[in-house]
Amino acid sequence: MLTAVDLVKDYTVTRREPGLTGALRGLVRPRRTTMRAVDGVSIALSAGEIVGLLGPNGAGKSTILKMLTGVLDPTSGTVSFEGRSPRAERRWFTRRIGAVFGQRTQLWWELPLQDSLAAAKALYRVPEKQFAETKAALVEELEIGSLLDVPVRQLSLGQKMRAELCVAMVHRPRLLFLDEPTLGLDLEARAAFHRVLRAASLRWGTGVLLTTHDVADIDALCERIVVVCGGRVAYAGSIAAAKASLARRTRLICTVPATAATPAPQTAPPGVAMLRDGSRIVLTIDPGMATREEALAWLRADCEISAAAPGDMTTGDVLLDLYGAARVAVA
Ligand SMILES: Nc1ncnc2c1ncn2[C@@H]1O[C@H](COP(=O)(O)OP(=O)(O)OP(=O)(O)O)[C@@H](O)[C@H]1O
Repeated sequence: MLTAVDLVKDYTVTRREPGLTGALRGLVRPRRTTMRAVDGVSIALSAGEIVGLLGPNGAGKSTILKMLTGVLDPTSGTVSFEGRSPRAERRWFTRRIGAVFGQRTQLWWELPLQDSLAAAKALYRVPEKQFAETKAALVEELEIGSLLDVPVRQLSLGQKMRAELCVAMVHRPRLLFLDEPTLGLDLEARAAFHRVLRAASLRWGTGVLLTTHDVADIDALCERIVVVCGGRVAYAGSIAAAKASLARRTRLICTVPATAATPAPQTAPPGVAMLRDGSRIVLTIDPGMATREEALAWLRADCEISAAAPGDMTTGDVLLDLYGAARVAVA
């Protein structure tokens, strides 16, 4: 349905010479350089598929989403939807997609939410009956019935996000692009949002591409993930396949005082990888190269450990592993 091939995006950035102060700073012109944010990314999305576009901060996810939606022109590469070019047929494409991007809003700030929904109906030319049915279902599922007459500027962050989702979906888009859509949602709203997305993919065949840093979203929604790092695809496939590929490794979850220094990863014994998340250090051990005892002894030499236990691979662990491996490859 949606295919992007070899997308590249270069940004022009201006940088001042470091160390210049006072009058000198005003005299020396900043240098213009090019930085490659996205470097040859190809992605395909089928009808009804929910795909997670994942990666660490600055990996290039938002830039990719912007190119797919036509907000940004790629430096090179092509995007096609149902065999047509979204750029060349912008109006046709726009009517078929929905998008929620953190920094952009489709909501009319001063007006009640009701009016933003009416505007979306007119913009997307949604037939009256279909609009009434879809709106009723979304409003009920997202629990925003009591907010319809409230001016958007008076809504809380989570309420606004629910409203954004409702407006982005009221025309039953063929494609939905979501950039961190669950930011600020409470647990109930998040569960409702997951239900709404799954229903859209099943009933309308909506293909969904979403970026998120939330593991709960990935576990609940994503049949497939595309991990980007340094602007390149580091992994594309299912979480289950990624877990299986790491299954031969074992994990030790160690608890350390939050204030303890982290040992330098480069000094770990061969076959041992370390990732730290606050007071939790996860050691991933390749049994062909090292034992748990060796890994633990290495960590103990530098760090006070209050507990160590074998750990199952969670989706978060798999992602940390993929990000870590991709960072090494990019460096
Ligand atoms: N308008 C811009 N001009 C220059 N550089 C930019 C611009 N937008 C993004 N970048 C740079 O491009 C790279 C990718 O940014 P992008 O926002 O796509 O990452 P991301 O994966 O969405 O990150 P995050 O998870 O933090 O939202 C970063 O290094 C960022 O600094």
